[in-house]
Amino acid sequence: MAIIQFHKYQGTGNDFVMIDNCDNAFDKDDLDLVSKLCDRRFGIGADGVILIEPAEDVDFNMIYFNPDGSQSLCGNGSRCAVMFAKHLGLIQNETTFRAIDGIHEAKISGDQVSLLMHDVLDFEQIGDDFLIDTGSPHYLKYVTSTDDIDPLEEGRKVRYSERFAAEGVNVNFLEQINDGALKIRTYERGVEGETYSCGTGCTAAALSLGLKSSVNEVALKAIGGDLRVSFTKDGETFRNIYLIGPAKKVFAGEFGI
Ligand SMILES: N[C@H](CCC[C@H](N)C(=O)O)C(=O)O
Repeated sequence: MAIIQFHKYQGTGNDFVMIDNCDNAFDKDDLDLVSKLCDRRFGIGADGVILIEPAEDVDFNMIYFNPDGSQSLCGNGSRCAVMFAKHLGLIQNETTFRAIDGIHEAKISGDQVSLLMHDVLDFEQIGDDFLIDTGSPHYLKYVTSTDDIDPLEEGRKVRYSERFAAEGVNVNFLEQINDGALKIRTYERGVEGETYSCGTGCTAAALSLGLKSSVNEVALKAIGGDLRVSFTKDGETFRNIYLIGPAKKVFAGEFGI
């Protein structure tokens, strides 16, 4: 039996199996293994698997897998990857690393990780809803109360609609609390269920509020905890977008395959 050494991290309840793959021992084509690691009954249990790999031109590369094996940018996962890279001794409190959408900078302060997201240059308005790609595609719908909706049922309607069935989309339900704060619940593509928070979703939600008002910093209240997003709005372009929140180690272990 082969043994996989892993760490479990979570960022506001969005949780990940983290693997130091610097020896390239993990078979990236074994998507059944990815699903098994994420399985909350027969595996470790997580919203995704993250591999940390060496890089020539940055501190490290991170590869994110959804439980279904698909890959995308994961905001909370990136923040956890930065904290894990520090644990591995690859970085101190500042880093430049590569994710699926390119190179990112990040900074650690205590248990908080501030992640610089890529500029967002376009968006789509669909009725009162928004479609914004922050490294992963997000559909955003403002509702009266996020407590009164069923993100699974309502999220599936959008995610499996004719327009999004093939590529998928993450679906976020937003309740405005005040000028600079939103409650958010997210149905995540690739998890095909609600997660306790979604970093790229919180980022998209904050930008949608920036389109509706003059705020440039938004507090996001997710089930799993609070995140902050700050940005500079230049016309309808967003730059200097930071996703800020906690990233914590839960435990380390071994998984036999
Ligand atoms: N499931 C998402 C990627 C992970 C997003 C979320 N966990 C985050 O923190 O950004 C997708 O396939 O687009």
